[in-house]
Amino acid sequence: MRWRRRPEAGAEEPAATPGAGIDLRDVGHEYGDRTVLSGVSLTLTERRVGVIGANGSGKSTFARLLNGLVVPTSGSVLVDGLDTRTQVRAVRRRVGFVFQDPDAQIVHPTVAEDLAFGPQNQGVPAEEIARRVEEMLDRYGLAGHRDHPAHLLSGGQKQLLAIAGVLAMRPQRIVFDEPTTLLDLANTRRVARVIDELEQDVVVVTHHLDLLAGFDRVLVVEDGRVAADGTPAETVPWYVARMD
Ligand SMILES: Nc1ncnc2c1ncn2[C@@H]1O[C@H](COP(=O)(O)OP(=O)(O)OP(=O)(O)O)[C@@H](O)[C@H]1O
Repeated sequence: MRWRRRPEAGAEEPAATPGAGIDLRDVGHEYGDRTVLSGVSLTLTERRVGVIGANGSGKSTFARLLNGLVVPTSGSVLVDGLDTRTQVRAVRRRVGFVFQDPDAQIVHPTVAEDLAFGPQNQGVPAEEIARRVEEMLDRYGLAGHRDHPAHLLSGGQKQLLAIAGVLAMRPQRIVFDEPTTLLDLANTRRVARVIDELEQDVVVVTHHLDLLAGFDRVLVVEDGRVAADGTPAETVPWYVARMD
């Protein structure tokens, strides 16, 4: 399958402000008549941001707002000055997204084809795509599986493939939505290490609180609001105490 490029509202690639971060301005979101986020105003500039909170508190919705997968019903989200409502294509080039379930992300039959898919969509030249695919296969121990059906990989390998597929598009930031929830302990640790070693800025939504050691900032989402915002040392014990 090939995607045809659709011109965005506003047409030309808009001018960004590199380094401005992700700016949420009085953001609210509703599904039908149900409010799942409201009054969220904050700017993310840190290298590593964690997002925690109870089931149904609005974390996934928050994560999806950051690269335009979800558009806010009120307020706005700007990524390096680019509005996710009107400049989604440019936003997605900057912010990659890794889903909880890698099967939601793997679209091509073989591992190598899947890795090539994102950069192909971006119009990256074939030689450069081949180089990136090799790099990702090597880096994530998938070289032996290059021509294997992606759906036959183990759960841990699939999650690595999903991460590698996003990295092949060279985003500056990556949002992870519960990337270890479906993994066993060994693969959870492996994916945690992979996230830890990334040079990109990351936002990680997780119920695995130990993933957040060493993070710069952790947000606690509660009933659609950011109820706490600080270092892991400040917010994680606060959250754990709230759960007691
Ligand atoms: N597409 C949708 N349509 C309608 N309601 C939705 C949709 N997506 C999420 N919701 C509802 O919005 C609320 C917040 O969901 P969200 O997935 O953002 O929470 P979460 O904190 O990520 O939860 P979890 O930890 O269980 O993944 C939930 O009540 C959920 O049922």
